[in-house]
Amino acid sequence: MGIEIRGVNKNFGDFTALQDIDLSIPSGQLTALLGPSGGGKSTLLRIIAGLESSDSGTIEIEGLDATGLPAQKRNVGFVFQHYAAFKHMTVHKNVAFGLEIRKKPKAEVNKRVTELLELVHLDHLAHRLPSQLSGGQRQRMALARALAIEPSVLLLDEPFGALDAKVRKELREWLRRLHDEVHVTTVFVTHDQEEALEVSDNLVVINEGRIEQIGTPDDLYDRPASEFVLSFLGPVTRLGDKLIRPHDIDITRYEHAATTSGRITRWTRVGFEIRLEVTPDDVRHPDPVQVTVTRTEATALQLHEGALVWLRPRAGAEAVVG
Ligand SMILES: Nc1ncnc2c1ncn2[C@@H]1O[C@H](COP(=O)(O)OP(=O)(O)OP(=O)(O)O)[C@@H](O)[C@H]1O
Repeated sequence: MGIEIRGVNKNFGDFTALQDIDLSIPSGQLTALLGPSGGGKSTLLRIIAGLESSDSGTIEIEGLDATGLPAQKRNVGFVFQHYAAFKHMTVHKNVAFGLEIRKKPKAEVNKRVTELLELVHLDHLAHRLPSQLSGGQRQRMALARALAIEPSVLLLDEPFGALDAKVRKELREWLRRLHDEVHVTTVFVTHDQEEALEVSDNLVVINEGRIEQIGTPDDLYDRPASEFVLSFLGPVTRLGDKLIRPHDIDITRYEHAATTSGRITRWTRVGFEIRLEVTPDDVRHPDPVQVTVTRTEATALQLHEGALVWLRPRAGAEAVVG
């Protein structure tokens, strides 16, 4: 069950937006479609929703063959980055809309809307107009509206993309908690790796119209299948002939076995982290190596610009592509 996508291809003219997509999205979980801009994430989401048709392939939603069905018959809830609310209707009315056009009894509509507004923590703002809400509150209203019709799947296309960093972070924590309560099969498009790693049960990395890798956040972060996935999911640097994450490098002031030596040529402090650039002595690998340490480590090791240091992969550093 969940969403079964088989053999989906999509071209716009002679441009291939999606190529041979086969994907099973598990029921009741939160799955992120992650990848760089233009990779095809939104196109795939729109094909699942029925807002775009594929050139070939099939889509099954919770056991229902949805391939030829129009969007309104697929029982999907959809939230976009810029949510189009009815400006002249209150928050309560906006959330009630989908139920009212389905001619549900008034008492049932009111009960459901009250429950949904409590769920998204907007019950105290039910009588406001959308223009009297903050951006984050508006997106929460959009989610309540999408959930009102009890969709079998919830599709979110960069729902927090237009909000500032602090509100985005709050909303993604809130979405995770909401999903833990509601358990509706949810597909979430984002190009932000931190958002995807923090929020989702499963990740699907999409690049240039193809699936690069599918797995849990831990699978992908620790065992990336390709250099692309490794570098897309977090910072990466070259140590000798290996690619490795900057915080997975062990740095010392004393020589030890199998190490690269060099001098600290740059020092940048970002919050609790110190980001170092070490220029290797090895002329075959002259590019600076990025190393991240905590402030405590930097103090304990008496690191400073110009210091001679030795580098090696930390024991157990898994995200290494040779
Ligand atoms: N209606 C269209 N006509 C022509 N090309 C399109 C159309 N819709 C999308 N594309 C192209 O298909 C590619 C994939 O677009 P899509 O929006 O799916 O990417 P995305 O991964 O969601 O990126 P973003 O994060 O920027 O939205 C892009 O190169 C885009 O220009």
